[in-house]
Amino acid sequence: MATGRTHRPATRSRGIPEATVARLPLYLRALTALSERSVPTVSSEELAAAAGVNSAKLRKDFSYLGSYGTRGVGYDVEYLVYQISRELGLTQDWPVVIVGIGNLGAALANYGGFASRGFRVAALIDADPAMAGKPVAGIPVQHSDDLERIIQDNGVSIGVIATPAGAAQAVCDRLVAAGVTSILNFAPTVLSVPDGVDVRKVDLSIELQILAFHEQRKAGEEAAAGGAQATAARSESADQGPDGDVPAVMPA
Ligand SMILES: NC(=O)c1ccc[n+]([C@@H]2O[C@H](COP(=O)([O-])OP(=O)(O)OC[C@H]3O[C@@H](n4cnc5c(N)ncnc54)[C@H](O)[C@@H]3O)[C@@H](O)[C@H]2O)c1
Repeated sequence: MATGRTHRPATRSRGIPEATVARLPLYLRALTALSERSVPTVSSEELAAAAGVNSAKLRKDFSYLGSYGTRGVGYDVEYLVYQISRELGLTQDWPVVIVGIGNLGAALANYGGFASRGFRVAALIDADPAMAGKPVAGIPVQHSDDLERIIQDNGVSIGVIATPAGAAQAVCDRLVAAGVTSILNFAPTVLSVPDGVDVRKVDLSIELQILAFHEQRKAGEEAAAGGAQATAARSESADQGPDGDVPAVMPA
């Protein structure tokens, strides 16, 4: 779902291309589902289909991890889950803060998928004094005046911004100054960050706009195909005379 780019070179220091890193979570999600069903091994084709990736690309990606699978057997599911988790840094616990506990921030706080993937929501922060102390997903909301202390007390390096767009840059600056080096931004604005800080942007409306583009193109193609069929039918009926009963598409 993340649509932004990280401020990183195309290849990470350990030689894994950024495009491969971006696909690792897709493999991990598919592998986790297989693991939950106690499936012991999986072929590259099956896993590629489950992850929505081309199988040659998958094999290339796994070669960067030093994982080649066994011919005729495939990949060991549990081992691959471990390898990818380790590569993504998910074998350690990542405390995360969410800033802006409105509709979206509260939904994110309530999302169980973070904890199951190694991300612990350490604190919820909002600027509204009326929210201070109120629990959301069992965690009391803290006032943004205390943002720096909260980041430091919890050793937080990942911050999630779910404030209105107008507040996001100032929140981002404070998070970075307090020591946060990775930001997941849901606010519809481009954030400026210093070197060494990664920003990923999530924007569902951009995803919908891309789908709208494809829908429009499909509709255009259907209309063009319909027009071509109508033209073909017209020319066939002209060939057959006024009461021609031959179907427009002849069997081969
Ligand atoms: N990325 C997406 O796909 C997506 C989807 C929905 C909403 N959004 C965006 O997420 C943001 C939040 O949306 P929402 O519907 O939850 O809004 P909301 O108005 O319900 O919540 C915003 C919260 O941010 C708090 N806030 C404002 N300024 C702050 C500051 N300086 N520090 C800390 N907290 C602050 C407010 O008190 C409020 O509780 C908006 O920018 C919205 O456009 C993005």
